[in-house]
Amino acid sequence: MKVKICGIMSEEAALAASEAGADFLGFVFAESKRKITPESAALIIQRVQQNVKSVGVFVNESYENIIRIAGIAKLDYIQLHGDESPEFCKSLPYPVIKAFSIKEQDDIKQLAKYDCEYFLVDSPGVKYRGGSGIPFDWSLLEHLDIPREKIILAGGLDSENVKKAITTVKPAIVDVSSGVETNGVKDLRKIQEFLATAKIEEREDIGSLHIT
Ligand SMILES: O=C(O)c1ccccc1N[C@@H]1O[C@H](COP(=O)(O)O)[C@@H](O)[C@H]1O
Repeated sequence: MKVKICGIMSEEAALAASEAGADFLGFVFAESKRKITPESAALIIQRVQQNVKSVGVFVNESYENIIRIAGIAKLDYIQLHGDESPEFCKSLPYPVIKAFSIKEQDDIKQLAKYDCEYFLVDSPGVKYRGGSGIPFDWSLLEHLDIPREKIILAGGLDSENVKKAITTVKPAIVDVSSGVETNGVKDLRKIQEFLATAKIEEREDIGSLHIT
């Protein structure tokens, strides 16, 4: 199981996540309490191992700003968490993670209109477009007709519910922000705990445990 730790704002949290096995680190460049400048993100990204991919989170940002910020921070992936069109997603010269808010069955119909690297399914935002810390009803994804290798599950995950989330949804990647924070700040112990739990996956076929 691959893991994305989102809303990174410090080198300490980035290093703790990468040392504990995170595959992706997310940096929010949209309206959020976790907003970071491209310059600060660049300093953090150059300190983490190169095999950890950096993801920039944007909400309805202009093409020019995305390209400018991605260049400064040296982003590997662009996560679009707003109302971006399929054409806009295709136009970016980066692998795109398109986020979708899932509140009812019909919302999953949107995904088929997009051609992107990953589809991120999340709860509807509360104050901001994401990062609410609230899970959505995973059963709404039951009839989702997208290969599971392309699905990122987000929204209110933590070390208590991530195992159930993985078993129920079978995503390629799990994504967490609020669930590894204490009082709004990334908590290194929670990051380690989340990664340890998400990366132990029960193999139903042989009934044993293995690390992915
Ligand atoms: O994290 C934010 O503040 C944020 C703001 C605007 C758009 C997206 C944002 N975060 C994304 O939301 C998911 C879910 O977060 P949580 O685990 O429920 O707190 C997070 O992984 C980010 O990709």
